[in-house]
Amino acid sequence: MVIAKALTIAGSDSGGGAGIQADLKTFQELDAYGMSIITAVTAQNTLGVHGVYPIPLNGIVEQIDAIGKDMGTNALKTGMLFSSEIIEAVSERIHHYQWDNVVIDPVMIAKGGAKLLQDEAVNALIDTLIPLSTVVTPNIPEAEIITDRKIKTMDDRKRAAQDIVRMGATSVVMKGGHGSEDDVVDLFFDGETFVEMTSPRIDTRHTHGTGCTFSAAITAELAKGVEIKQAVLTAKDFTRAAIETELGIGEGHGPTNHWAYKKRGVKSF
Ligand SMILES: Nc1ncnc2c1ncn2[C@@H]1O[C@H](COP(=O)(O)OP(=O)(O)O)[C@@H](O)[C@H]1O
Ligand SMILES: Cc1ncc(COP(=O)(O)O)c(N)n1
Repeated sequence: MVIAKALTIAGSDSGGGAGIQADLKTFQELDAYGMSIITAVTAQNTLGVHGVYPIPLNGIVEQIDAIGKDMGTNALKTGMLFSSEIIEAVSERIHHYQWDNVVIDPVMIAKGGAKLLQDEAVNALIDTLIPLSTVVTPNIPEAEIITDRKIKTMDDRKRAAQDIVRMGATSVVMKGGHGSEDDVVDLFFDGETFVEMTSPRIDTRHTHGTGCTFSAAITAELAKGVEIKQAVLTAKDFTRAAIETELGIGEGHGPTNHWAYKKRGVKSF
């Protein structure tokens, strides 16, 4: 049996809905072998982020080397990287191991408002990490910060996606979860063609970790050898299924249901 290996380089969410925990659950559900490099530990639940504790830089590099020198990976994603030092070290190691199928989820601010990336780290993201990427998956506020543009219309989104490809990304998916239109449109751009991936907006406040889950699903599919556009379509389907059925955990913005994609048809637990 050929095992598809998938690696996440991200922050830990003690509540299990986002970050490393969402990534590993997604890898497992999509039949990829999950590995993790923890960049920061957050004390977090459905009510918010209560503390952020970055891992010392040498601890992060040692984790990457542990994978690089022995196990390798077929695809990787980055999530919460917190500082420019961490971004630069992670970029250097990805380059060193010549890893491809690199998914960059430019996590900046948690849904509750806590900062998961320091302001001055955006330049490091643009200069060192985006040029290594197979796909970058910003939500609209993140795309606004990366491109220094206001994004209101679909044309604005397209121009921002073009900017990100010009920064060195092979492709971009600009996620449309933030908004109030009846449909959610995730805009995919591979440097040549735009594809608007549209689905009905689900009326729920339980979207904690949707971006992490989405980028992890792309990573799992790439690890299995699926081409990028199809990987993004499957990831959208996986995330939609996860949002559709509530788990009812916690008092705030609850986690999504990572079992739902495989168990589709079962409407409640
Ligand atoms: N209310 C919703 N209904 C349907 N799909 C959603 C909803 N919110 C987010 N999504 C989907 O979840 C994925 C993550 O999007 P988004 O929430 O914008 O990312 P982030 O968590 O990074 O802010 C996208 O595929 C988006 O279409
Ligand atoms: C450790 C960690 N990483 C990422 C997110 C973003 O989560 P969301 O997908 O809800 O924006 C988070 N809340 N915590």
